[in-house]
Amino acid sequence: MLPVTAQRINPSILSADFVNLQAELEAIATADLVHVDVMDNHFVPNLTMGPPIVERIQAVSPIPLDMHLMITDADRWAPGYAEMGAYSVTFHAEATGDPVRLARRIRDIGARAGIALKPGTDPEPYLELLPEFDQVLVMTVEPGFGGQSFMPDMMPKLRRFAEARRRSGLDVWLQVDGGISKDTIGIAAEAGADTFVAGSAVYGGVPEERIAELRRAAATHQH
Ligand SMILES: O=C(CO)C(O)[C@H](O)COP(=O)(O)O
Repeated sequence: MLPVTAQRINPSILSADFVNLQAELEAIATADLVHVDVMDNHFVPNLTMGPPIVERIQAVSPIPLDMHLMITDADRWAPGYAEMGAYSVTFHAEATGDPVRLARRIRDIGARAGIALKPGTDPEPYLELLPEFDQVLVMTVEPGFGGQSFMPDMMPKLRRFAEARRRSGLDVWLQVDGGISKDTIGIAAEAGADTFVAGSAVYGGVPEERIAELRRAAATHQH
């Protein structure tokens, strides 16, 4: 069971030392979820991991898995991560012809269903679909690599989802990913984000201290 917090910090293991993954997972035990980036070198120009490695992460991680699938064939692969026991499975809007159908499959298996939008994707078609999702991921960099700069021009998109959530009365998590640090997290929190993915900001120092620092910075800018 996740601790009930208004805001969540989800470290991205893309910035971890993959040779020492178990220790790197234990180092972020004070975070809410571990963000796991699956990339296929088609949807994004980078390649990370697939089911066999994620299965091992699921087995040893002290905190639940927040899967982010940056893959073209989301319909084929997403349900498998839910079956593995991931807490949430987020696929890209640009990677499926039927996001509602896929979200329902993920939910039926028992995971939270998330939809992610690249920076160039129009939020409009998804605003009315909020009841179909447990979380929305607004990318604040072009997906593919850690260590990029936060895009403040994504805040209007985030605000639109925050407004749609307010209207709906639903507890849909609004997640941001890319360039989140103690200096940028407040901007995203003010725009309505409640779930923050951070790779380099967490693993670039002592993870436990960095997580606490991000929590403090987010809390002072709560929506
Ligand atoms: O999805 C991602 C990139 O596509 C990431 O989760 C990325 O690891 C974030 O890293 P950083 O916090 O260093 O920007």
